[in-house]
Amino acid sequence: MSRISFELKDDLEASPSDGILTACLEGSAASISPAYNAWKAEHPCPIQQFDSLMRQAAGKLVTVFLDYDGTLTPIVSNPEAATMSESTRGVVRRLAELFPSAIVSGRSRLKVQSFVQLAELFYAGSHGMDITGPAPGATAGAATWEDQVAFQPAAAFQPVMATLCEELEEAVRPFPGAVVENNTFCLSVHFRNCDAHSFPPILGLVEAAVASRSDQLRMTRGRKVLEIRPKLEWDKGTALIHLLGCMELADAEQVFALYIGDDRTDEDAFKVLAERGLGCGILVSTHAKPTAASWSLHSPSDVVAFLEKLVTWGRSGANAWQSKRSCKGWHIAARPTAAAAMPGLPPRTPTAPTPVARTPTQG
Ligand SMILES: O=P(O)(O)OC[C@H]1O[C@H](O[C@H]2O[C@H](CO)[C@@H](O)[C@H](O)[C@H]2O)[C@H](O)[C@@H](O)[C@@H]1O
Repeated sequence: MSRISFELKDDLEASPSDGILTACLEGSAASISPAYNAWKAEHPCPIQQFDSLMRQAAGKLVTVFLDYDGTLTPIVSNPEAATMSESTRGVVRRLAELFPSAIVSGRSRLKVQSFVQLAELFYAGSHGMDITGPAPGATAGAATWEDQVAFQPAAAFQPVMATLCEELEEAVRPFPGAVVENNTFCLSVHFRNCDAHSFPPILGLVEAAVASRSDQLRMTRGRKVLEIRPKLEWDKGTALIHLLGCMELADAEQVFALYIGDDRTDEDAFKVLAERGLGCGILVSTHAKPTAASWSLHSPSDVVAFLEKLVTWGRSGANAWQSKRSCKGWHIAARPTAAAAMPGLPPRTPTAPTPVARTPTQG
């Protein structure tokens, strides 16, 4: 298969039924095929089989990890326009009142915080390389951005990313539609709005840029985007484990983590949950594809419907341990309990939390 046809096949997300609660609850013309039905049987809808999913959480504390683009917001052609709707913000706010909740995104942390605008959440920006959460002592339900403290395992890579961003902006100028996004500790080179024939040269440029710093950088791929990342054994999976450590919830006997995401980079998180028996992954996809997630939702609007159900379940007191803990609020621990035990991670630098920049929208 040629590179171009691979890219087109890889980008089947733009289903005409996206944004409508369809396939998961009723099935849609776009999705009903024997292959899709067989895949759905193996990756059922957690709205339809909610009780079965939540039985796995019995007696445990539910935690929720949410990818941003393609999960909380539909994919749009302009990355700057992928803002979150008020209704989605509302359900995420209600969710965070009940369960420790985090946003895990390839975006810069400041960007994703400015889209989400909820200071009470944990965040992992730059593919998990910029982790923040409410500081100890922050008041539950009244958190401010000043309360957020951070762990940044790739801080040393910010200068190389800034330099490379300028270089690549210049290099992709001849290709209309190509956009370079600086995500602080990583970069995204978008080709969604480019002519299909521009893809091979853009890929060549990015590969060459990464090859010239191959001791420092690596390239991964997302939805119509090439991502340049530090050569660190750090991804959304390790970030998730670190976040659970920050929440002092690293014990599989105590925690049931749900991770909802739509992209290849989310697979690292799905895998780590399955391997460690810490919870399960929910893939957002309009089509069948290989995944380490056990469940699937069709679209961001299905994600909202699922989160609403989770909130109703949490409010019903279905999990007694849950309600006892949630009144305390959730804070970043001064000494995370999980990450240090993980092989392949860089040394855990901060013994005390570090204050972080405020989000651009907070004045
Ligand atoms: O981890 P995520 O939160 O899913 O971030 C991954 C990338 O998401 C953004 O790009 C994607 O969404 C854009 C807006 O819908 C879309 O235009 C683009 O084609 C998608 O790849 C973000 O702009 C990237 O920086 C992230 O790496």
